[in-house]
Amino acid sequence: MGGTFDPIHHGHLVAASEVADRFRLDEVVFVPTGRPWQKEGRSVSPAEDRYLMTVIATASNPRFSVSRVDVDRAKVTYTVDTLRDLRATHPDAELFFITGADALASILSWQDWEELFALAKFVGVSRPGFELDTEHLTEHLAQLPPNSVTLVEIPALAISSTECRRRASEDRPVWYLVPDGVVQYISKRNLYRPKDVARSDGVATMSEPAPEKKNWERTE
Ligand SMILES: Nc1ncnc2c1ncn2[C@@H]1O[C@H](COP(=O)(O)OP(=O)(O)OP(=O)(O)O)[C@@H](O)[C@H]1O
Ligand SMILES: O=C(O)c1ccc[n+]([C@@H]2O[C@H](COP(=O)([O-])O)[C@@H](O)[C@H]2O)c1
Repeated sequence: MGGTFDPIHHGHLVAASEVADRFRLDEVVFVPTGRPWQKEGRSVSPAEDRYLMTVIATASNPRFSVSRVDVDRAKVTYTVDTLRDLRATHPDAELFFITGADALASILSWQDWEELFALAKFVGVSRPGFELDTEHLTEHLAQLPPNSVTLVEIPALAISSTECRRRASEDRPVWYLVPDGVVQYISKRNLYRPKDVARSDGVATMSEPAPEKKNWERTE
């Protein structure tokens, strides 16, 4: 499953778990993007933070693992490269690429998209606001090779990384939207906060104010 995972949340984890169950997968490999080119206009957290949050979120599931292939590649992240690298490390595996219906709806804009379907089967999961039976998605998928994509209805979790970042930036809770360890990592690394906002738990994040000048101090 590829994603920017900024941060990883329970919508991602439920999608992976449901698809693993439906297709009897031995393993789900989470692949955080290195440089997600379609998100380049906005600020994305360092790849290492997104990678570590993904490791924390998946650690308790023996069938989940995390790959560094995209994080370690210097150039922008294209799924065609992700799949070629995973094919090289898993030569005998049947590969499935798990993605949300929203991402699937723009797959024709992906780099070398015609080559993707020889490398993996694609699984598109439902997501609140991006249902599977829309005319737009049906028309879009009709342009892909037959049987290259399977659509899967999953329990609807209206969670997005955007909303998690917004909450964290406003000092509102992200508990239960993301795994506990990810809440703690966000707090520890002070992710998503405007630089000059103080935390309600009393930990200072403001830059120190300039020391007050006493009128007996001379500057020259
Ligand atoms: N709540 C969800 N339910 C199902 N699929 C999801 C959900 N959230 C994300 N996905 C899918 O997971 C993949 C990775 O998503 P991504 O890391 O971009 O998260 P996001 O929540 O969409 O992020 P952002 O809000 O920053 O755009 C995408 O294919 C996306 O469609
Ligand atoms: O290959 C591409 O050109 C491409 C363009 C946009 C998104 N993707 C992949 O789609 C997955 C979800 O991406 P995102 O940006 O929604 O987090 C992730 O694995 C990306 O690398 C891939």
